[in-house]
Amino acid sequence: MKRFILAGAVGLFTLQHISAQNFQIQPTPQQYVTLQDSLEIPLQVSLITDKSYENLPAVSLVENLWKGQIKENGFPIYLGIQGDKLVKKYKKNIPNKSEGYYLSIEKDKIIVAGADEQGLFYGIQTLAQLLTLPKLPLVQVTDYPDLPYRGVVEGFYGTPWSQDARLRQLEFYGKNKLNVYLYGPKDDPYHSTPNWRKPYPPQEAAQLKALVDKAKENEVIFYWAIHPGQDIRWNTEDRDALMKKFESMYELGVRAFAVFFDDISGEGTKAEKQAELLNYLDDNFVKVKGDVAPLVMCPTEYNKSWSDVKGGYLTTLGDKLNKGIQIMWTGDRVIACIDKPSMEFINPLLKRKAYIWWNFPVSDYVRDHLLMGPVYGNGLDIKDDMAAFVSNPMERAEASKIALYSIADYAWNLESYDSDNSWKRAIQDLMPQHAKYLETFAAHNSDLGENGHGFRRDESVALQPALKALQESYTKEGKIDEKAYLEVSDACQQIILSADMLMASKTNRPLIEEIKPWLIQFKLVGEYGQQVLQMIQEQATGKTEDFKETYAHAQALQVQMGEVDATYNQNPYQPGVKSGSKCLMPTFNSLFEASTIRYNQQQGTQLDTRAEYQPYTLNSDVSQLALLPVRRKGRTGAVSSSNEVILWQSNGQLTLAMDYPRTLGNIVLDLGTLDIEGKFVLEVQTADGNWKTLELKPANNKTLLVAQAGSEQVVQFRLKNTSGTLQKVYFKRCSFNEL
Ligand SMILES: CC1=[NH+][C@H]2[C@@H](O1)O[C@H](CO)[C@@H](O)[C@@H]2O
Repeated sequence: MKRFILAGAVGLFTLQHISAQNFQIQPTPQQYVTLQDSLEIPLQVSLITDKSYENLPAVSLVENLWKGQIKENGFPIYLGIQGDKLVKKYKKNIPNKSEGYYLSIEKDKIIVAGADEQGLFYGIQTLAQLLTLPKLPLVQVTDYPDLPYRGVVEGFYGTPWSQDARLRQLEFYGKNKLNVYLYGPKDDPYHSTPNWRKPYPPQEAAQLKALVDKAKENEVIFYWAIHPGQDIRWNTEDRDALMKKFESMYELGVRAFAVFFDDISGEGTKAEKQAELLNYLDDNFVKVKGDVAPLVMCPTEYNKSWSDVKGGYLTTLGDKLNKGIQIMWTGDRVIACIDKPSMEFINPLLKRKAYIWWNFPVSDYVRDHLLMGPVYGNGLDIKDDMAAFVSNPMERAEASKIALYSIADYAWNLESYDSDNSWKRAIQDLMPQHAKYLETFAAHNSDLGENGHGFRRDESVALQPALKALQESYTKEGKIDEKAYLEVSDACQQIILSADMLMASKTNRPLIEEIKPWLIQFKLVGEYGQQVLQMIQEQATGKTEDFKETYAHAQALQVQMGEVDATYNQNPYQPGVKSGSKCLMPTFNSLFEASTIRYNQQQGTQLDTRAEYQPYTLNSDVSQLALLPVRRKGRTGAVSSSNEVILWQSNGQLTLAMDYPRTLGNIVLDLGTLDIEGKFVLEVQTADGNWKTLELKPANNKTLLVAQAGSEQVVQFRLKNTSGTLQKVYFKRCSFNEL
């Protein structure tokens, strides 16, 4: 950002001024001139503007800023749009860019002049930010966005955002100069197959209308997207059904439409047909209505790794789609940062600038993680290569705002974007009273963990050197690096404090409710770290008596973390709650194991050195099964399957023991055959010590067998070869779930 400090009356910098000094307009403006002077915030203002503007969002915003204090002889605020006689003398100051504005705060008046009504609105948003300072600085802001479309596509799998969350989002977009919201939650049945043909029921329709109105108030273009591809038939009946649905949305006030063909298979994936349909909609709906924004479409091949250029899908769209239709693109892969080479690949194929759908901070493929870290990795040199930059966020709306704040900053002014500075401001904006605590939480809850897309983020960046030094000095030489030890110890204290303060926060409760499971887990991570630090200290200094209790305390925390992971955020994909998973937990677990190993060597003990808490233990005298790992995912336990033919000797058995009695639901087996009658017996031992046989029933046309474990708590279950002879079977599945 170009920031000019002009010579002028140098006011004495009181304490407030210093905060004014740190103050930054969001998003970072193109040009910001401060005159090193300020004025008391006017208590009463008079609006000098064209009568025709009285219903504009910009004017309502000013009226909101000075509730009831708009008087004839108040401090004059001139509001105008390029071409008005009112702002004629500022003609040359107003940037000739859509959504641009010129804001001048002077001793005797304020001028807000927009290149258009959106620009006027944004000028007032900037004024609103300056009004949060103790005094109004005398400034001249000349500003406009680098990208014409900036915003959010609610396009994720998972629980769609609530109405309240969406209303808060639209307000947030107005404040942060984001001008697009595409409504396309995959799990909204009226957006996607099969009910895309049906109008919304009255209640949902009313809610959508309220969103359209809220969007207008915030100068946000509300796109309603349809996702028909999975079952669309390329005939006039479905084409007319789609037109009818658009018509019903138009009646609700929607004036911008999108058609998503992502994540589908079959007939709907044909480029020629997709282009034909989109052009028909463009010619017979958009152009006919005359007040509808250009169509946006998401292609089936929406990223480079999935595209087959020779197959011609993308070039067909590029050649055939009407020029005004926007085509979305997620980059080189489904989840990828956007850079110059990415744009140089796609734009020529589409014969237009791609409309970027950035899949961050969406987490529907890593649902047990929160992505609260800085937004980084996108090119700062591609403002002329993109038609738009919209973010697909997490299903946790408030938590997504950290990333969305920075995406607004990036998309408005790419060259001046500073990811770390923006991240800190985003956190300050989201929780002014607890910014320090939220920053601690966000810093350690930013990576995704292992995932199918291979997309990773930095985590615990500031603490990494100390964690590394501590781990290396202790695991290699059994020594404590005192400086690193103190730093990590302080960090653990900060983690516990931050988690407690955030959970008890009286502000931004919607955010706290969304992230509470992760706050509970985060606190446990901090406490576990404290115990592990104590373990290495005690082991290194030979305090053997204390070690045992500290070890037990650390294990108790592992059990609790396991319970949190098995209790909250249960879903069929990535259930559970991971926190500090990239650096904190791996380091603490490795120190736990290393100190226990050293302690066992010193004391000749056999303490269990496993750090990953595991409530299920497998035992078997069938050699090919004995070492199979048992995994716990949420409330499901599963023995890893084997690809071999298992030589299961007569009376051989496999048992799965619980750490304490637990109520199980189904036990599911797949031995590669349904013919187990008189060969294998499945039994459970209940808490009273009795064994009882369970009936295994075929579950589908393959070789799956299911048994109900019953309502009593189970201590262990076992599968035994009672045939009297060796059995050759497969071991494809042995899983169970806790109720
Ligand atoms: C364009 C596109 N469609 C899919 C895909 O990207 O991956 C996203 C992340 O999993 C998912 O949320 C989205 O619905």
